[in-house]
Amino acid sequence: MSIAIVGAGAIGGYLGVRLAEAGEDVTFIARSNAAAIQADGMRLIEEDGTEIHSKSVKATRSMQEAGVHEVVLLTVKAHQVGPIAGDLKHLIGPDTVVVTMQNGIPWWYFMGGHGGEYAGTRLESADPGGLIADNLDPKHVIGSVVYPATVLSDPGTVKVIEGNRFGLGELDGSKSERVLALSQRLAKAGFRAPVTSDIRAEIWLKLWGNLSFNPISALTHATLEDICRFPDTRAIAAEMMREAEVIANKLGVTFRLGIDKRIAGAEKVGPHKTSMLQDVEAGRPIELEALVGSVIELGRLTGTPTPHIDTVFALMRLLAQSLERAQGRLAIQGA
Ligand SMILES: NC(=O)C1=CN([C@@H]2O[C@H](COP(=O)(O)OP(=O)(O)OC[C@H]3O[C@@H](n4cnc5c(N)ncnc54)[C@H](OP(=O)(O)O)[C@@H]3O)[C@@H](O)[C@H]2O)C=CC1
Ligand SMILES: CC(C)(CO)C(=O)C(=O)O
Repeated sequence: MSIAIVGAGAIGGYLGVRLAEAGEDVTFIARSNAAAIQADGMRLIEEDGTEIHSKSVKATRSMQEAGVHEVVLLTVKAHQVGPIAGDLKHLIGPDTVVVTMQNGIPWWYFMGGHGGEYAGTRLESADPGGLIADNLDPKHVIGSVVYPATVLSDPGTVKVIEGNRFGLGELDGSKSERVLALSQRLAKAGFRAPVTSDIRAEIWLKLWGNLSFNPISALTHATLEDICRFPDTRAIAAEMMREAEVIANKLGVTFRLGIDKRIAGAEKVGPHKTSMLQDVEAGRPIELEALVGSVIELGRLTGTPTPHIDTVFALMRLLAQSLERAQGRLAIQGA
């Protein structure tokens, strides 16, 4: 199967190395990592320390050069999708499947057979200016939820902290041939890739954690386990989750776990810095709009107050602005 991975970072690298070693034809669309991968492939350090060095992966900076693929795994950060949306057409043929692998509320949330009063609604926080929806037809899209924690430790090297589950689901909930085939390919590469008939519910469950732990960690520089064990931050996270649950319920989504179990799950990940804290520490732009702003936008849409989420969002916007000033660039959309 020909697989293009757009974004050779922490998640893209994890997927790419394992898929290539399982016999798939993998090409990375890379940027800062391109030279390292072209020179010496990609390395993966597994949870148990085992190193896999894949020399068969290819890398290019140009989607045009890469051409049409059977599967496109979109593994850039949420705010990095819009700027590349216009170029994605080079990778996509009539039967190409595009898997969106970003944390947060996806740009297609109300598309692809959502139905109801919000059908077709575009979320400005997830797709500013509509760039993505204008360039990528949701009929190509399979949704996914990324559960593992990984880091890009050096150019061309990814380290797995924990986990191997990538939930998959068609936007209309069907168990199509294409989603089942993709799940099998991922399973052959050693991932758990269950197919769900309600990908939006799965996204909310993951988002509960990212919405709360990611900004709290970015503000406090605390790890997941510390946030969960310190009673005051645990309480703030729980309040944020409660507000999000009301919104999700109004959109017809129910959670298969309670808040306490969700927090316990995050605590088990241990002394891990969330990706948002890692971005703050590295001075990179943060995924604030997709992870937090989108929930506030859905709160406004459904008439749901979100006082705790609003407060944390305001603090994060100020933090992002300070980072931006320090580096002389715009760190978040709309800041
Ligand atoms: N890492 C994790 O543990 C988890 C991540 N996620 C989610 O997965 C998604 C991906 O995250 P992650 O892998 O950590 O992010 P990374 O920043 O590690 O990887 C993103 C990669 O995309 C590349 N990229 C960005 N724009 C372009 C472009 N225009 N052309 C080519 N390459 C580009 C970046 O390159 P460059 O270096 O040049 O910027 C970078 O290598 C996010 O939505 C994140 O929230 C979800 C669960 C856990
Ligand atoms: C912490 C983790 C791995 C799970 O909540 C995550 O999704 C992130 O760091 O963004």
